[in-house]
Order: sequence, then C-alpha cells, then structure tokens
Amino acid sequence: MIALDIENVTKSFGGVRALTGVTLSLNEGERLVLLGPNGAGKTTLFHSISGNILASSGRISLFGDDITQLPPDARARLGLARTFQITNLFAQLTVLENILLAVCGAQKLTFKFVRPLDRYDDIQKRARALLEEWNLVDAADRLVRNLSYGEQRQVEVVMALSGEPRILLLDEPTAGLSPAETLRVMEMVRKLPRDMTIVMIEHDMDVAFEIADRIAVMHQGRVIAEGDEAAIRGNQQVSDIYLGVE
Ligand SMILES: Nc1ncnc2c1ncn2[C@@H]1O[C@H](COP(=O)(O)OP(=O)(O)OP(=O)(O)O)[C@@H](O)[C@H]1O
Repeated sequence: MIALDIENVTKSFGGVRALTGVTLSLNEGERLVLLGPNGAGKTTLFHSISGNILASSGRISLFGDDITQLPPDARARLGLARTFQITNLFAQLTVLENILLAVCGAQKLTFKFVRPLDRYDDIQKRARALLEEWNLVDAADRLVRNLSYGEQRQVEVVMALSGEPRILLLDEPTAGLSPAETLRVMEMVRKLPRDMTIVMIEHDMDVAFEIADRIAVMHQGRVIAEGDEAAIRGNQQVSDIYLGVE
C-alpha cells in the first residue's frame, strides 16, 4: 500500500520558490531519507506533509486520503507524527510529564487541569510503558531542561511515538549531537517497528545510508536524484552540488 504520495507539489513564500514540482511516493514500511544542502527545501517539504504549511499547488495523500488542505491535527488522526528541527519540549517539566502530555494529546483526552495527572491511570500506564520500552525510566523524574541535547531528542521521538503513528517524520534527529548521542538516536530509529513508514531529514551521509531503504536528494526546491546508496553515490549531479567533486 502507498503510505505517502506527493504529486507535483510547489510552495512559494512571496517571491521565493521553496518547492518546485516535488513528486515522491513511499510504500508502507519504507524508510526514506531526504538529503540536500541548506535551503534545498527539505523542511518546507516536511511542513507541507505535516500540514504546518499548505502547498501552493499539487497534491499530497496519506494512505489513500487526500490531505493537501487538511490541518495538522487531522493529518495526525490519519496516523502521521513528526519531530521538529528545533526541540519542541516543555523544558520546565519532567520527562514523564512531557510524555504524559503527549499521550493525552494522542488519546484526544480533554483532561481537567485541576485534577492531578497521576489520577489518570491509563495515561500513566501508557507513558511508563513508553519510558520502559525506550530505556528512559531512569530519566523519568528529571527536568527536560537538565537533559543533554541528545537525551532531549530521544524524548521527542518517544513523544512522537505516543500515538502509535503509521508514518513518522524525523527532522534532523541527529543534528548537533555528539557521535555517541547520534549512535543512541540511530539505535532508536532502527528499533522502530518495521511496518512504520519513516521519512527523515539527515545531513550525515553515513547515517542516511545506514537508515534508508531509499534516498531522495533535494536541491533548489527540486528532487534531483532518488535511489539506493549506489545510485546516489554514482550520481554526478549529486556529487557536483552536494558531495563535492573529488
Ligand atoms: N517562511 C518562509 N518565508 C520565506 N522563505 C522561506 C520560508 N521558509 C523557507 N523559506 C525559504 O525556502 C527555501 C527552502 O528552505 P528550507 O528551510 O525548506 O530548506 P532546508 O533544505 O530545510 O534547509 P536547512 O537544511 O538549512 O534546514 C530557502 O530559500 C528558505 O530561505
């Protein structure tokens, strides 16, 4: 089944053309990595898929439903979750509290703020199960602002997983991380269920080639190459604009 179908998508910001005729399609369970230099349009494409911005033209469908004009929450209900390039956590709350809020959001619960969160048994159970599954139990009571940047990225991924998404968009999950932290985040990505469709923006070629079933390279708002590691490494245009000519 086709999980995500992007057809001829264009996005302009005033006079700036950020995306031009982008066409990409992913089967369910496929892992696609988006590569490309700064300003290539990767984040704009992510925003267009998640609904944070609307495409100027073209069509995007998710598991067969046309989502081109839908707001982000409607896309989330169809099984889409994402992380952001800039960490998007509640720094003054603990890891557990952040996860609890994500689980509440995923279950569309309207909880009363006057009722302590620890009274919501199901949510507590789900949040603690997530912490256990992703080896974050020891960090449960730490304030997010006191975590390392790498740990924060891990918490973000777990929050995105709280609604059991069918498709997950990861916006540069390893950006700014140390080599050891990068390995931990990559380990998480590798552990994700194999039937979960993943689209990931990544700058590190080694990480990209290790995770991806397929790679798409963007440049100046267009997809200029698509294929497996050999196809991308052997592509002259990619070498010229992105890898540097040897
Ligand atoms: N809100 C905006 N308003 C105007 N121009 C924008 C806006 N968002 C992005 N752009 C422009 O669109 C183009 C693509 O930007 P985008 O952030 O999608 O690239 P990117 O590949 O994600 O780059 P990076 O790797 O640096 O994050 C750039 O020229 C950028 O300046």
